[in-house]
Amino acid sequence: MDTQISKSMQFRLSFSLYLNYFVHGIGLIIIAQNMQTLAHSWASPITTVAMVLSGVGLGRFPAYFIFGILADKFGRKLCINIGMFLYLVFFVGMMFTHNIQIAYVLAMFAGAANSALDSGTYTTFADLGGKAKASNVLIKAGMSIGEFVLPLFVAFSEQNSIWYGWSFAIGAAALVVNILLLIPVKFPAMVKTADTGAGKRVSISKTRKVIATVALSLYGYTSMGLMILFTQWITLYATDVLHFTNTAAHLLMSAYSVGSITGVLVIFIMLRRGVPEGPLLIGLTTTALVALLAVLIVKAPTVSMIASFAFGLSAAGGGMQVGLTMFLELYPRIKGLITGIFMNFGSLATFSVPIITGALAKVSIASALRFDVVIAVASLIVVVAARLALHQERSLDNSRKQINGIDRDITRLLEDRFHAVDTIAAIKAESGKAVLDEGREQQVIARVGASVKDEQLRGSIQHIYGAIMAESRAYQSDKLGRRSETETTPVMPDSALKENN
Ligand SMILES: O=C(O)C(=O)C[C@]1(C(=O)O)C=C[C@@H](O)C=C1
Repeated sequence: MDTQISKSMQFRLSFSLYLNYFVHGIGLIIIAQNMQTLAHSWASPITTVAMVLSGVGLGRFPAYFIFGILADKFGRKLCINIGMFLYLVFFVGMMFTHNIQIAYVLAMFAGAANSALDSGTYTTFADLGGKAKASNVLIKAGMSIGEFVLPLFVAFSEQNSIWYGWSFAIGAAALVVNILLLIPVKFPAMVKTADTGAGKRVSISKTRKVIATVALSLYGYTSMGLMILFTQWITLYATDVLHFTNTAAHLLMSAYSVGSITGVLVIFIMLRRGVPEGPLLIGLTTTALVALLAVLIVKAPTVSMIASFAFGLSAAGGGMQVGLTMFLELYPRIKGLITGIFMNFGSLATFSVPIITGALAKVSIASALRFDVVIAVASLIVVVAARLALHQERSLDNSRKQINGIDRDITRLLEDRFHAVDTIAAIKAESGKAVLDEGREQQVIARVGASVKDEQLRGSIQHIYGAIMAESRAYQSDKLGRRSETETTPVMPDSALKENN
């Protein structure tokens, strides 16, 4: 893949992009991890501090639209720089502010930073032409490492009476380093080719498509809500309800993030082994629900640790990304818009969950965490609905329906191809050139061969191209009234076939 930047530059770029997500992992949980200290510093009750978290959702929401456009117009690097700068303001501001209104605005900055980083990063990886699954996994791993390290640091700080501001300073310092690292790094050229809808093809009825669309949009909310509610309340639940020591309480959060890193690997391997996405999401959501119930019902330290790990694995291992992939397969031609819609359902969760749970926490911390059971059940309902809507029985009829859809697309593309040949025919008529250009045909066959991913299919597809170009010649000759000039048998250069096999 020609990305116009060297391998070492690609490495430096990827490193910085993942480092940003390490910082983002810290940013995601830092307010919740310091909730009690911040309540003291801001002279506000914990339930009000929890509400500040809703600012993150509020900041994310409009920002996805703005940064999506900016990333395409002015480049990915600008968005990433803005994202890092906004996060820096958040971390530094939070270290020093004693005012809850300012804290709310800073939380909005963090939300906007999240959108800016996402808009610049996912697009950069797409431009690099790397394997989307691999880069998504590493982005998620970066976040999980941040979510793992921070609670350990906070627990250490609390034990040793170290100022809470230092935990924010870690994020700020990592950002300053990364801003400097990124200055000389070159980004790949933006790839703006139209999406031809590569990927699995889904051909289902309108009603099923509507159900799947609603279900997957809602999953954007439930998958995000399920995760963030747990990260926001588990530490307080552990100290207040389970009567854990502060250190043990922070360790639950670290168990969750180790679970989430493990989950990323597990999901990655499962998808590679061909486990279908629908049943995978149902399995993950059920596990998350069971783990949550274990934390809420059993109330024993070891069980809470194991359950937090299991919850991280199942709720935060990348199920959300799997849901998004299913959604994108349903609408392969409008991937940008679908990503925006899905992410914004996530933003709605980031905004509303802290408000709802903040209110519930006034009754009891346990009821705030219990609300996650409601979200888990809702999540289970939507993934089952999506699976039922998208599932197709293995049958002759269904496969043929799928082929009909593919044939429709191929026909449209073939028509476009023949129309493009019209101009060539006209130019050849003017210049008196022969219709047949063997060199060009060899080139086309070689290029097609190189772009076929499944090796077993390479020869067949190259043969089809031989036939297409033979027809293309016949078509041109008919147009030019030179039919006798043309052989309608394919040139089919075996040499090209050999070159590519
Ligand atoms: O590129 C050309 O010169 C064409 O006429 C188009 C085309 C094709 O269909 O791709 C058809 C006939 C030529 O032998 C080579 C290629």
